[in-house]
Amino acid sequence: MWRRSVVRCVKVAENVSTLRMFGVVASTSTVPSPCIVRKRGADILHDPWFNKMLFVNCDDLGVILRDTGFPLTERDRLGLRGLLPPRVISFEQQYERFMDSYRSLEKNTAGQPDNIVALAKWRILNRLHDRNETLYYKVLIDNIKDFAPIIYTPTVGLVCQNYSGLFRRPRGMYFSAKDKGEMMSIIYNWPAREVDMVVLTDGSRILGLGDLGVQGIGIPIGKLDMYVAAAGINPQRVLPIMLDVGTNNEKLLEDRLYLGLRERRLEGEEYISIVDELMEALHARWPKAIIQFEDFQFKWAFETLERYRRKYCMFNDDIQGTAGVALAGLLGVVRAQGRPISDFVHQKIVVAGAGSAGLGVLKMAYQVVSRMTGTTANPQFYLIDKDGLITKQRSGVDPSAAPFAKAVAEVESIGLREGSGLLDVVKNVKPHVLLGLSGVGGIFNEQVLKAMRDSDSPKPAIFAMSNPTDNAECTAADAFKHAGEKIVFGSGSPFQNVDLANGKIGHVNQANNMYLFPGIGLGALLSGAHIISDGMLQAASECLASYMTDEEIQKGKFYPSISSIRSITAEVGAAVLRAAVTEQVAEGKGEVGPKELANMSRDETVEYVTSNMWYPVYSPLVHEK
Ligand SMILES: NC(=O)C1=CN([C@@H]2O[C@H](COP(=O)(O)OP(=O)(O)OC[C@H]3O[C@@H](n4cnc5c(N)ncnc54)[C@H](O)[C@@H]3O)[C@@H](O)[C@H]2O)C=CC1
Ligand SMILES: CC(=O)C(=O)O
Ligand SMILES: [Mg+2]
Repeated sequence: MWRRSVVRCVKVAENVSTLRMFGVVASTSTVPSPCIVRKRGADILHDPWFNKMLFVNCDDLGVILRDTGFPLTERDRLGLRGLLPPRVISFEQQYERFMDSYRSLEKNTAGQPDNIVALAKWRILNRLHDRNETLYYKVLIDNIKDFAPIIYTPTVGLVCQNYSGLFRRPRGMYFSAKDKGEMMSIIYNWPAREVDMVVLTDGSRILGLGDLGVQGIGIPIGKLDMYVAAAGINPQRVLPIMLDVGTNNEKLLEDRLYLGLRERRLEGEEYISIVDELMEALHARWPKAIIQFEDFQFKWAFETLERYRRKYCMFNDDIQGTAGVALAGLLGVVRAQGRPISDFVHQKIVVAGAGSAGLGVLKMAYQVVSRMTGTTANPQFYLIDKDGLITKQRSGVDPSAAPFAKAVAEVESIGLREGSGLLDVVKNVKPHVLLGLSGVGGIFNEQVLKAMRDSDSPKPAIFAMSNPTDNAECTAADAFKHAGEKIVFGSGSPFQNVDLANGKIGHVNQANNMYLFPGIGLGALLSGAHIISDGMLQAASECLASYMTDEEIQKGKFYPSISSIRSITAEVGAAVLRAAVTEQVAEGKGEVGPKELANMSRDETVEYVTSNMWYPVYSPLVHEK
């Protein structure tokens, strides 16, 4: 029965693995499942989902590679005979040929400015992405440590900034203020019947780069690439969306080449009614899809989260994903100090940045302290924004920041006041943790870092989490140089480990929400949850926090290497799924209902999640009308 309902290869693979788990399919076949296509002939060659040609036209290298991976029998089946040169090479050979060309590019561009090299690397990968998705994802997954900095932060920021110039072909869907009233029909223009994951942005706060309008589409694309690489979401079932409601970026408004609406952003009711309409359209066509809000400016981030989180299966990555990753790091810091986790309640934490990300972190940290103490907590959290330390004396504090505004008497008792600057706060508080989510590069300057030497912690923690690299609050090298070798360090974008010149290495953690959002999305998807609850998010964070061994923690390693992102994502996905079951929001997916999910042990859940991850192989293509 299930075979006849198959639409695409994913579905086959998914059903096989699911049914196998429950004993419906007996044997484990090594033959890739067939992939049903509704196209024939040249149309297949032009479709990156099914194309098996390697075509690398690399201007930066001056070479053109062309190879075809369509076997002869398949050429017969699909009407490809005569449309291709005769030689057939394997997927593995194509992979090697691409990697050779990539390595040549690296060699040929050595010594050129970093931005030029980064964009050249992005272009060669992007061309492969546009032509042959299977090979692209094989290359990405197998080299995620090297390629994440290109398809994700920091290079994705550069790509967004230069998007109008780099634009060759659209990817994802674009909705604009002009589409009001028509989104319900426009959504049906998307060619895939099934969508599992949507990442949506309005481009208003792209990394720490501000309002980039329509150019922000690079972020949902990069995030979804991470979904495929880390969570094994099938690339045919992901959908990046740009909601273009204008831009307030003066440079873009004046730029004749800008591809978005050259008008100011919609505000108030006009804005929210457009987001409402898009959410309704998405839910109508794909009621089970998970929707991730990404890089929305502060004034809409919390509001949209509150508006939709009980109605749709959605989350805000900057608020909730970041919070979970940061919290896992903060708990790691306590372990690194050799203290029990319960000591978290005594940690002094200074957060620079009172926006979506900073407040998300404090909110989650506050919940943990409250749970640990069993009371309404008054933790030692100090919040700083562009106007300095936030106290109850501040007028016009945003409601989401208000719970973290310090009592004036409390800060005066340690020589601080409303609006005290970062340096004074660090000097007087002597925090265990200094955490930056301000988007402002370099604010953890030499003086601030030197002040961290007087921290009350034996292992002061510095997290410069803003992206991309130039917006990090400090570099890794400066942190170890000025704050000393005892520190533990994390950054949002990758830095090299630091050679401390005494045989020791200063370890750099990449404190980035990429360690959680793929698992949150995958766990929610497989659970069939109708919402993403606090319990599911908390489970994700706890899973990440407990992933590292004590030995690793002692070495200052709080997050796994990105090379093992698939295994951590499987664990996180399973933790999220189990929490959804416990909280009775799981409705199951496909043949696996909530009862079956509830009967799985922890290990079986991890196995179930892992077996549902897509991995790129050339499936035999079978034509069906
Ligand atoms: N590593 C990660 O996983 C993540 C990193 N981020 C990064 O965090 C940064 C901020 O993101 P959002 O909170 O969404 O932005 P936001 O715009 O909502 O908030 C920025 C906050 O920083 C404050 N600020 C500005 N200048 C400051 C200064 N000199 N000192 C202290 N605070 C200052 C602002 O007043 C505001 O409260 C971005 O660079 C983003 O890339 C965001 C999400 C995840
Ligand atoms: C990592 C991320 O989501 C950000 O910088 O906005
Ligand atoms: Mg973000």
